Amino acid sequence: MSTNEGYHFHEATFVDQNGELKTTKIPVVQELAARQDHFPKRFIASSPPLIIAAANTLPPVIDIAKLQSDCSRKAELRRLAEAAKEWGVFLIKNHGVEAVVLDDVKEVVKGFFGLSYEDKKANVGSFKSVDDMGYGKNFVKSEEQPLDWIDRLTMKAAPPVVTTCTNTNNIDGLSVWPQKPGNFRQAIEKYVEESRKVLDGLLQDLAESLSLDHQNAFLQHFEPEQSEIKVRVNYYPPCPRPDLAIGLMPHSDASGLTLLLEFGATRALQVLKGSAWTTLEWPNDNNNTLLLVNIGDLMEIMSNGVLKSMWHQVRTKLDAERFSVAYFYNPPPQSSIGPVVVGGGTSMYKRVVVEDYVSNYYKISPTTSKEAIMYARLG
Ligand SMILES: O=C(O)CCC(=O)C(=O)O
Ligand SMILES: [Fe+2]
Repeated sequence: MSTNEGYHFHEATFVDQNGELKTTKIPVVQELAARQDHFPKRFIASSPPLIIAAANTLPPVIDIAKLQSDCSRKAELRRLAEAAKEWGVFLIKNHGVEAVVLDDVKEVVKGFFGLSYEDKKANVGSFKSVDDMGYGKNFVKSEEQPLDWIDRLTMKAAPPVVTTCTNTNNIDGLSVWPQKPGNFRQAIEKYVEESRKVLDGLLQDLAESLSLDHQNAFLQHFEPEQSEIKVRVNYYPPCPRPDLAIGLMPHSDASGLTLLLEFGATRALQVLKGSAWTTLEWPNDNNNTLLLVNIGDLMEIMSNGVLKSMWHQVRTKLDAERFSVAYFYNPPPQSSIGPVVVGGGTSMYKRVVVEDYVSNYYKISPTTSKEAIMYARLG
């Protein structure tokens, strides 16, 4: 922990362009927001968000109950294929994850960010790894780069880990589960377990909706014991300069699929559609149970580019805070994945080992355009 004029800093370690391990100090955004009197220049985004120009749009909503009913399945599969191809992102409803499970997640996340900085730090493994785990920041690679207006916490939720007394390092994210609130891990793990069934079903539905040869074309890569799930809890405090700062810089997710739960402020997540940023608007939902699914890079590869990972960013708000829980679902790190090519078509992507793809993604991020995927692109 370090302080300067009463502020605390995250220490982010990164490998610089010369291959040297460096550490930089990042202000804790939540504390800056609380003081309201200081907007450091490091938070001026390289392309400030176009607040007025971006249109609000409702993304497609896929009804999981309709996918499960014989009489409506066909039509809903068509809608699913269209949403996944045209948008790379869609909301799901009637997914079966109970509202109480989602409410518990919201409560523990708010509880964690409600702790003092000292309490957060004391209760979470520190952010030393270059693999973006723990309580800290994403994509920090230099002293000079613009910083996101975000505090976040990343944990590995699967495969399940047996922790031993000697296993106390945090390099692989195993010891970064917060001890407070007391039920934090339990609430998130319950959510992960329940929503995993939904994602497995969707992997089958996506394969069928794209008329692939067999329903398990995607799901077969997600071996139940070894597939990896990382959960990133994002907190975007109110920001004095939403015209200058960005909550989360533009990126695609390296994942197979990402499942996102948002709460607090709305209309913050933006996707690049064509050449224009579009702000996603959640339709009215009295129970607040809608979840967002987005296509990640690994799914783009597996689908041979029929599905494209979504390029997205998050805006900040002047007077409202926002939380999101992003759940990244990946095949086992050491497995290799490749494109499913139908009807004598051409492979547009090569086979890649999942952990090689992900480590290259972290090595080159942040990027100003969708560059990481070039690692797997052919031609
Ligand atoms: O907060 C959001 O809506 C998006 C978060 C996100 O894109 C991420 O964590 O990768
Ligand atoms: Fe993302």
